[in-house]
Amino acid sequence: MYGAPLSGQAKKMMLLGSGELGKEVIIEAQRLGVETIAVDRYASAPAMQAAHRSYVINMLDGEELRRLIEQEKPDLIVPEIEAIATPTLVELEQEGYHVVPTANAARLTMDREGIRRLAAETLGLPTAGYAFADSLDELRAAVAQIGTPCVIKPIMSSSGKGQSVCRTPEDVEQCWNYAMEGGRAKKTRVIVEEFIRFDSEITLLTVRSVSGTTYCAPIGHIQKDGDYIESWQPHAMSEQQIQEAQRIAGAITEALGGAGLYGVELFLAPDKVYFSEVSPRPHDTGMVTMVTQDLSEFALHVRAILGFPIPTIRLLTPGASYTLKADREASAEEFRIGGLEQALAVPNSQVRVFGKPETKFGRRMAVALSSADTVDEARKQAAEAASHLRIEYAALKL
Ligand SMILES: Nc1ncnc2c1ncn2[C@@H]1O[C@H](COP(=O)(O)OP(=O)(O)OP(=O)(O)O)[C@@H](O)[C@H]1O
Ligand SMILES: NCC(=O)N[C@@H]1O[C@H](COP(=O)([O-])[O-])[C@@H](O)[C@H]1O
Ligand SMILES: [Mg+2]
Repeated sequence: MYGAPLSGQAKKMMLLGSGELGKEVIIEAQRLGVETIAVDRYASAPAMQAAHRSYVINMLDGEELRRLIEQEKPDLIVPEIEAIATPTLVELEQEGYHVVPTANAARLTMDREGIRRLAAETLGLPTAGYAFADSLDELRAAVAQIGTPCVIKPIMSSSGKGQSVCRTPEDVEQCWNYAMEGGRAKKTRVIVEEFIRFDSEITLLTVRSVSGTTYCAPIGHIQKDGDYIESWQPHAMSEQQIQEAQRIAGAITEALGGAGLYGVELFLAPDKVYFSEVSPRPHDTGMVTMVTQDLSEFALHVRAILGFPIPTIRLLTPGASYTLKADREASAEEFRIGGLEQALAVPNSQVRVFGKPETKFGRRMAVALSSADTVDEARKQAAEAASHLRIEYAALKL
């Protein structure tokens, strides 16, 4: 039971990170009458444009984060990105705040080391071989240990930032420099992972709620340079693969605990399913659920974290998503997004324009979503709709 937003009796949700995924979380929370507060490191972030109010702070600064939380006293603190002062969230949880799904889940998934060690060493889940390095010399040793090709990633980064494939020992220095430029926080540590030659990769959206643990239909996706380009649902899998994927997702989400939606990333090799990583929050590849399921991943997250039941999740139709990315940097006055007329003329298609105030090379700005009778058809339509979208730049800044 709770009162109207902006009243003394409101249920208050504070989102830490305000990108395109958070924007949909805010919209779903508002549909249930929740008061919403969006926070990020820059102004006019997508979710801020939909929230009741917003704040720009450095979320990696524990003191600044604590000050804002103590000022607002939200009922729910909802991390939307990894780069947050998670030790402060752990303290605040001990003081009685509700961190979604748990402060420990946010802490462990904040860097690749925490979650990888939990999955591989504590839970014994199948993962790529891995090693860590804090300097170029240590990286050379780690690459020698894991072998080439291998994948090198900053321990704190997302959407493929700073990630590269190291094909020969001669590539190591370049990979190191790339990782140092791409990491989100000022940390130099990297993970080296064995390169897995998978047939396909999926996200298994897993919901923990008062109704128990439920799995959505698997979402297949294609990534380029460590970032997602295209996703579809359902992804065709054998019964055995589904069982194993659910076993892995069940184990990792159980260990992280709490209520909410998790995106469990898995690689499907001919004879093995590998755990890759997990987001304790809606997943970018899961945007497709806005057209495929009766409850999107965002609606599911909000329901679960508010403690409401989720008796069923229905896949209504096959569907696909295809992203639009910027290819250069431009300020808000220097770009416009066009082609919506043509994109929306593609049957059974929708577009989400995130409303990000600036472009950067590789930044995701919008997504096309399509449904159809088959996944193949939906993928074609989403790709076609996205191909009509374009970013027009006023001044060339290459
Ligand atoms: N060990 C690996 N072997 C083969 N491919 C890999 C490996 N690790 C990552 N990749 C590829 O790179 C993609 C991105 O990797 P990962 O999910 O670790 O990065 P990320 O920056 O956390 O991405 P996001 O935040 O978008 O999930 C994977 O989805 C996969 O396509
Ligand atoms: N793979 C994680 C992911 O997709 N996260 C989403 O991207 C935003 C950051 O985008 P930006 O870097 O363009 O600001 C995040 O806030 C989140 O919504
Ligand atoms: Mg990933």
